[in-house]
Amino acid sequence: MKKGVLLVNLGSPDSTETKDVRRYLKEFLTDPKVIDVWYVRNIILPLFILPSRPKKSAEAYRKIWWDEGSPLIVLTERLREKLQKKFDFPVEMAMRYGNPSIKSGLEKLKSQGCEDIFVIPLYPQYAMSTTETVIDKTNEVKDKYFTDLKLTYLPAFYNDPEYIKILAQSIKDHLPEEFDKVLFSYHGIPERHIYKTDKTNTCEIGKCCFKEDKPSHATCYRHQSYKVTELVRKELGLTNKQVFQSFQSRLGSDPWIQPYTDATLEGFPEKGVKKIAVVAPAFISDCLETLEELEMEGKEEFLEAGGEEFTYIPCLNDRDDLVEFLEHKVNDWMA
Ligand SMILES: C=CC1=C(C)c2cc3[nH]c(cc4nc(cc5[nH]c(cc1n2)c(C)c5CCC(=O)O)C(CCC(=O)O)=C4C)c(C)c3C=C
Ligand SMILES: [Fe+2]
Ligand SMILES: [Fe+2]
Repeated sequence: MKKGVLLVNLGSPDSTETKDVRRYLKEFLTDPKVIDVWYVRNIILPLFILPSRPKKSAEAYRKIWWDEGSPLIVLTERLREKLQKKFDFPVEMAMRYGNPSIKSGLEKLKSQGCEDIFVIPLYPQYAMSTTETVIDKTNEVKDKYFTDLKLTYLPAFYNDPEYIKILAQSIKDHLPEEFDKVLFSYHGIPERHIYKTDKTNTCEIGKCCFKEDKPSHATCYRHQSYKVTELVRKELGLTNKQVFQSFQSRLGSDPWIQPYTDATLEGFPEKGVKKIAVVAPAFISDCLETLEELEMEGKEEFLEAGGEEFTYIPCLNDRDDLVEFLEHKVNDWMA
């Protein structure tokens, strides 16, 4: 069977026009794996979120948009091009929401004769709203249009020693000489999602996430985030006091996993934390949530609260060592 690889990232609107942002947000937020509460998805979303949020989000997208398009999509394409050079079979990329769609990605692979596909969701930590929905959607598209394809998925790789080394090296490459703390800011999720995906029914947010070797951690995004911070901290030889982790991008009023990044940034200066470096390890590619929410808004919040230096550490994007890591994962799949 001819092989092929499909990289999958989250996705962006087609442009910064409010109508395109609305279409993208509608597709994204009507996914029951993202907004899982029926009345929020079917009542609050159409009545309150979709009429107003797209205009605000479009303004934010305009601040970070590149001539070539959405940074998230451009960076994923650059990663694809580099990974393609490692193999003589096709490597394509797709977005879970928006374009290029997962259907178009599978179509491209099939039209080049591929039957055995390795799907790489570009998320280091597992979440229902990321890894799981990519798997569901890709399976759904296969069952509907491409029943003869064989699909294999790369699971979350948060604790892979090679990935941890690459992330640590990337932080080292950008870390200023003087800093008080490195803030690891992860995209947040509602607490409910963690309980929902815990097949062991033993997860207690806030109590168990730091512990080692609990079966519930296979699906605990909060644990997997803390694990990344801890492993990278050790790799960099930093003390516990030199790192902090928080969760960003909360939507709605339900409790999301804490502490929140905005409150953390505002609170740092009064605690004497004036020089910080910020890294966002839930994202492989820089995007709205890193370039606008952290590098622009987060920086402003921190400086206004009395902070002095804010260094944003870019995502791994298309770093050569990340390309090699993915090359190794593809090789492992083929072995
Ligand atoms: C990296 C992992 C991500 C998780 C987990 C995640 C969960 C999640 N997100 C929302 C709502 C929104 N997210 C938005 C943008 C966005 N989210 C991620 C990644 C994760 N989301 C990325 C990479 C991006 C940026 C996309 C880009 O085009 O650059 C947005 C849209 C922007 C906005 O209006 O703020 C929303 C909305 C929920 C509800 C959720 C978990 C339930
Ligand atoms: Fe998000
Ligand atoms: Fe946990």
